[in-house]
Amino acid sequence: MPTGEHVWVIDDDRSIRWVLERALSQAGMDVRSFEEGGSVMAALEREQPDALLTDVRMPGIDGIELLEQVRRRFPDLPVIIMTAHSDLDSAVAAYQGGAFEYLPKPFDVDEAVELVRRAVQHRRSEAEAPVEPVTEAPEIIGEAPAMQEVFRAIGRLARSHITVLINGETGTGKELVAHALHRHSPRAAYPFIALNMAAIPRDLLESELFGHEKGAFTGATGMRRGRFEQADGGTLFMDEIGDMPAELQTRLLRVLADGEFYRVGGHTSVKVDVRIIAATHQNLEHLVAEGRFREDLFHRLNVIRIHIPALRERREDIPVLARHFLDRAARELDMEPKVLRSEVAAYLSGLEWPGNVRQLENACRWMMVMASGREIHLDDLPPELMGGTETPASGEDWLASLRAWADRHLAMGDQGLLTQALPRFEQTLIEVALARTGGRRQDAARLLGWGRNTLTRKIKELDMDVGGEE
Ligand SMILES: Nc1ncnc2c1ncn2[C@@H]1O[C@H](COP(=O)(O)OP(=O)(O)OP(=O)(O)O)[C@@H](O)[C@H]1O
Repeated sequence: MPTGEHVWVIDDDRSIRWVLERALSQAGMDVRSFEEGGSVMAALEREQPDALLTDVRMPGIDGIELLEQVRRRFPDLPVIIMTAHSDLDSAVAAYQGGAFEYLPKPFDVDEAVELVRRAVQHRRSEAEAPVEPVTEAPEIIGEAPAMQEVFRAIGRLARSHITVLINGETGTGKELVAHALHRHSPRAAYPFIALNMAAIPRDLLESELFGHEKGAFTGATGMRRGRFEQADGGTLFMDEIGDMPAELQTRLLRVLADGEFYRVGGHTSVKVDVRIIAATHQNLEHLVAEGRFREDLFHRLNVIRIHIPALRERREDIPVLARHFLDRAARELDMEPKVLRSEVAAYLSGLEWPGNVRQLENACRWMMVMASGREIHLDDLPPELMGGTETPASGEDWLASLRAWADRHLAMGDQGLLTQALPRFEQTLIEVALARTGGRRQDAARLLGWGRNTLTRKIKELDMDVGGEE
């Protein structure tokens, strides 16, 4: 019984057309085939199917070109691209906008039918569903060209089920990007489950991922579903994949190949449909070369790679991000918004940010709470940022002493450490700067990175007894 779903298949390979025609018709769909892309656009002007399934490599107009034309003329028509993994990178790179689904070759016919069905359903539910407000999702901020690349990749990969590997230092926003990929995928209505391989003790990781049966080990008092099952239909984000123990890598590889697994201590296999997005701050190629990461697993995960640049490689984003985090902190804390003075924005833009965006986010929260005025001055910065562009190594000694000092006072039951520490911190720097300039405040202010008035105000506030000119 036809279900009214019209699907067009475009492939120059007769046997593929035949296989697909048969499988899709058997699934109740109405199929029309084309040998080449050239006649498809003209045919589309007369009628539109519910989905297009096209090969990439074809004589004349190829699949990506066809995709581009269809997107421009019929933006809502789902297009499924069939290609081998090895060709996908270049195909995706050649494609500059919108989104498509992807069917890896060689494919299983049931998988093909299922994908077509989902594409059609997705289109129908989109047409019926009210437009969702876009504001609820956490925003990804980025004006730097390197971030625009990342956004383009998210756009290109939207609607696809493809495995993605995200590379980037800690705190660069890997999870945020993974979430965006999920939200823009056909899986958006299903769960997004995140799991950090480095944060879970090795011996618990297996049951965390795959669950366990009752009695599988001491303490397993009931059956528990693992993250794979929780993510069924949706996306599993595996952070710090480079830290996955070798035996689990082997297991993961099998699960990815078979789409099924056994819970720890279980005898019945569990079938899941999960999209994997993996992330790491490490260089997986190096880990492979050193024999610490399975090469076959690496290739399985490394289908599409997104690199998120470190914050210091996109300094133009620092003031924009800081503004965003300050506004957010103000809303969360129900406080009046605060703004960075321009010299503070410039100073922040020059720092190294080893903790990347997360470090900046924390610094903004700190400044929101600690700055007394509406404007944030240089002396409102958290102490760990006061070291300027110093490398951590040269700043380590005094930070270690500071840490020991804080620890000692906390052990003695002291509270409000910052009210004790901040004035002493500032006083020390002021004294050193004044000593170096022979008491000249104008010069000392410059050395400290303050305006002269700020220095004078500070000297008064701290009730410092300094000689030299006013
Ligand atoms: N471009 C961005 N715009 C807005 N917020 C961001 C951006 N990048 C990161 N963040 C915020 O910074 C914090 C860290 O981001 P996230 O957890 O995604 O980083 P990560 O790379 O996954 O870190 P880790 O590797 O340490 O797990 C989060 O609170 C996130 O919302």
